[in-house]
Amino acid sequence: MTKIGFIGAGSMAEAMIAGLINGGVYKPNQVIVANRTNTTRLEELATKYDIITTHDKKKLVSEASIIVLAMKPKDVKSGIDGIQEFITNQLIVSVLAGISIQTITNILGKEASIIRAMPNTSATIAKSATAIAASEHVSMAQIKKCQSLFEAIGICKLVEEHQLDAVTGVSGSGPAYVYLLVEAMEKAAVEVGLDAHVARELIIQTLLGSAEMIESTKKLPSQLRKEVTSPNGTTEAGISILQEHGFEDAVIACIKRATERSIELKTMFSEVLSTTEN
Ligand SMILES: NC(=O)C1=CN([C@@H]2O[C@H](COP(=O)(O)OP(=O)(O)OC[C@H]3O[C@@H](n4cnc5c(N)ncnc54)[C@H](O)[C@@H]3O)[C@@H](O)[C@H]2O)C=CC1
Ligand SMILES: O=C(O)[C@@H]1CCC=N1
Repeated sequence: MTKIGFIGAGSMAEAMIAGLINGGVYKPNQVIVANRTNTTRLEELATKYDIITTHDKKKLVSEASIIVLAMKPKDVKSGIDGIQEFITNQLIVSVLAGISIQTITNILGKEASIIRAMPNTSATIAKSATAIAASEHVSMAQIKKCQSLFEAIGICKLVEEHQLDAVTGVSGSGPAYVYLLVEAMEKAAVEVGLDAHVARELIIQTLLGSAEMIESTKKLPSQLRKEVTSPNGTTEAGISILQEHGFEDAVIACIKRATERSIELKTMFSEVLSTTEN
């Protein structure tokens, strides 16, 4: 029976676990998750999904054929330490922002089948926008296996490793930008006189409808925007305020900064790790 193991039991691990179990991709007894010390969190996941939990990373690595690294980038060394000798032919899938395949290889101290992935938390409902990049030691069969894993919980694009920083800035962090927009829309909706629960339903449907319009009509977003915007109408009036406040510039700067941060993390941790090694 093949198992998938998660080292790190946080938000992203749970999003993937929820998507994989609710979608029937893995049975609960095929999912094993390890944390550093937080027993309460492991108990919470065990109760919610009926999965196997452990503090014993060696057990996890020995039993799983896919190992997902899901700790924070700063914890990558402690997360991997102690499992090196148990890595044989397992596929290692790292979801860590900014940590390169080379850095993971250096910590492992040997070549391994490593794929870097950048999913997002919508994996919870099988709607993750994921991109993956593989090391040269990964076979085509393993890439396909990893693609199938992420396609079971959303869409999955194969990219070059250096493009993962941009993916992180766009779709890895992306849900948070949308949630912030919704928070602001909800606040405004109440200020202009709507009940909060009515506002929420209208906003959700507006978001879903807009995303689906872009996907199914194949029209450009700029064209769809034009179709909403009557000359001298309400939309034009509203959008002029967004433009006055630099909305587009803010979004562009946001994505560039998040991308840059992913690059910074890479530099920071490759430096920290080489200092530790010296
Ligand atoms: N949260 C998100 O939306 C996304 C996160 N990611 C990446 O996923 C990774 C995890 O992020 P989150 O789940 O948000 O963080 P989190 O802080 O919620 O979870 C991290 C987990 O790792 C555990 N951990 C720390 N050191 C460990 C060790 N030595 N051994 C075992 N477990 C250890 C922590 O106890 C914690 O449960 C990060 O590297 C992040 O870049 C990637 C895509 C999206
Ligand atoms: O904020 C972060 O660093 C992680 C990576 C992408 C989403 N969350």
